[in-house]
Amino acid sequence: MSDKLRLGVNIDHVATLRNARGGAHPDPVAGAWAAIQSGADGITAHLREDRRHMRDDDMVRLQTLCESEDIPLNMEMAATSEMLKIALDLKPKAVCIVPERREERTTEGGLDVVGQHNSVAPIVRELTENGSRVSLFIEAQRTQIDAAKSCGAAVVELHTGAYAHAHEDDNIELAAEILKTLQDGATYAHSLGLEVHLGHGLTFDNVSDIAAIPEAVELNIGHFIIGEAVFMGLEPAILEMRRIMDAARV
Ligand SMILES: CC(=O)[C@@H](O)[C@H](O)COP(=O)(O)O
Ligand SMILES: NCC(=O)COP(=O)(O)O
Repeated sequence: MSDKLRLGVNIDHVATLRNARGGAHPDPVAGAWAAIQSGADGITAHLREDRRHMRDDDMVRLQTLCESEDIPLNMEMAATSEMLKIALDLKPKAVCIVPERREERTTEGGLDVVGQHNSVAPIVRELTENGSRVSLFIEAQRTQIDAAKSCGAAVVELHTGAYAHAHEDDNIELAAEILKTLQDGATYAHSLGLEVHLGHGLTFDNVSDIAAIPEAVELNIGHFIIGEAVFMGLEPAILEMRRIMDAARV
């Protein structure tokens, strides 16, 4: 089991709150700073094509902050030429390529690397040559994991959304079934030399079994932490997530 399981805090939804009024508060970069002071091992931010939350100038300020704090910025982006140019200019430590549909409320599934291999592989190559560590956000399926490897990605982030939904619906049997798929996917990806991350929909209640996956190196968690921060504060929310993750690894 890898020693320390990294927590990447996704600060997208600080920007959602800011954009609700069209002003500058709360500033997602200030949120990232607070998350870093609270022990976040990395900051994740999704620059969506529709800029519903994070905006271009946020990403520039975020990269400056992360560089000054020596904390990796993990930029999530769709596999488009627009986002590729932004990421090449920004030079974040990490980039995670995710699927995106304008009409979706949130990320609904993993990137179809098998079907989009010819468009994804050149983007992976350019970003890697530019110095970013590239991750592909995929379902825990061997075909997608193989395709990610063949694209030259260093990391796969396994989509935990279906697991989270099953948990939310108290469908314990289905949650256990999906967890097994995630566990098997993590083991397979690791056997191919891929670094294994997991994320989407993780909460205090459902994170333990994901954190206990031995090959997991990083969890990216955002919406729940920011939501909890409304009630208990950002630092306590991050510290509690950290505590649960660490307790699952003993
Ligand atoms: C890729 C992923 O699972 C999350 O980063 C998610 O995309 C956060 O952004 P949204 O909440 O806008 O989907
Ligand atoms: N890639 C997952 C992520 O960054 C955060 O997802 P969520 O916790 O906001 O669902």
